[in-house]
Amino acid sequence: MGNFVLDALRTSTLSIQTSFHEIKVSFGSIKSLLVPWTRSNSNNSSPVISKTKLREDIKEFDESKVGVKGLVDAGITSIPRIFYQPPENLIDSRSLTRTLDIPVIDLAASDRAIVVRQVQEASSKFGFFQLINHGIPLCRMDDVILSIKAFNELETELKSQYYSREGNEKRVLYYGSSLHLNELEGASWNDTLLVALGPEPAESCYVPEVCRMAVAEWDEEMKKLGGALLGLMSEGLGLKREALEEKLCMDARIMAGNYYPHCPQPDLTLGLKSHTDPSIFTLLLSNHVPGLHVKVEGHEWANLVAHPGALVVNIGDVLQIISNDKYRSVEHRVLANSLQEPRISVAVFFNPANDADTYGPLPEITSLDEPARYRDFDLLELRQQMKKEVGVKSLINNCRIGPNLKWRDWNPLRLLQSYVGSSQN
Ligand SMILES: O=C(O)CCC(=O)C(=O)O
Ligand SMILES: [Fe+2]
Repeated sequence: MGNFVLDALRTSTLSIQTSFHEIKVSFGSIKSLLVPWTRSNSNNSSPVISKTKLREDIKEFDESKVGVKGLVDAGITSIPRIFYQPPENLIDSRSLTRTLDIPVIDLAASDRAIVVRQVQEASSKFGFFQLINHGIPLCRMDDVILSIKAFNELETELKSQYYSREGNEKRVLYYGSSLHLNELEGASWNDTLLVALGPEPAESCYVPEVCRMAVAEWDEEMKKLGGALLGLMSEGLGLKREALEEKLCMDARIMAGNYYPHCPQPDLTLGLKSHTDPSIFTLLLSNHVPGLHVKVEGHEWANLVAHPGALVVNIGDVLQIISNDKYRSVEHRVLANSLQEPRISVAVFFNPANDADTYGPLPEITSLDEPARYRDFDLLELRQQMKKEVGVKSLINNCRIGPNLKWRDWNPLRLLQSYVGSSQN
């Protein structure tokens, strides 16, 4: 075993026993991991560290299965270099004081036409909005947050039995540290538990017992609310209520339980790197610890603070494509948590599930005047995209019709459908 985890942990001896292996950690100097690199001097120099060493450190951290929570528990006061973000990813202090007011949509409002219009406006202008009076009892929300907290705060040896960045043999579950861990340009300061909720839900024995019940109950709520929301989004595009549901079949839901423990050097890293969700849309619940940062109007970052009890909705890349840019997926990230209390969030990603189908701008909303801006993609391509590291608008950029699109990517059927659609209007 190399020295990275050994180096990162400083003061006493930690012995972590798992059913897989034993990690004995005794402590050496962390000096070699630390470089004088703060926000104030981050513009001119980044630490010099070889890619090979970074790879070794990433591997060693991964194999230790302790997650960032394990590093914090061991009392580190400096973050290991694998978490250093390149200067362009670091937080500009002005953005810390900027707050974004996203639309608040009351789902109990009696006039459906007004709610449809609000959803349509919010989805096209902001890509983010929050739902109140959504019908989910507060105790359910508390339960799922507390259960994700309880899982992450299990004894390391118990929790690390679930550690798998590949998913288990049924590929239904992932628990690991930082989705970006394999990237060389800076891992994120969080641990994540991913659970497949559909179409074939994770076999319950694979879901940690401490959160099994709460996750199953949360999924029941998500199915109802997600279906209702998709109906509103459908009508917002001028389609019948069921149109998006019929096309997309939202059975392929995935839940991410994100845990952002205290970070001793929040200026140097991020809780979650900037990305757009490659989903249809995402329903996000979080505890009261702030951290969600959203890119406003494509350039400035601002804090998104949700109302207590509200659920945040964000449009994903799939819906931006399907709606031919009428709805927008917006870049977001999470700041590294400077507070002692952990930030906890539960994101449910609604993904398309019709295996045999292809997806692209809906013919009903394209025409000769508004031709399809994207080529079609299928679920294989979407899954490959999701398996890659999380990126900003990756699917959107891959599918956008532009100078780089090769002729074989054009779908003549779609062009024909656009034409027929427009001549019928
Ligand atoms: O933790 C959050 O607030 C955001 C999480 C997120 O963006 C994600 O899981 O895709
Ligand atoms: Fe996200």
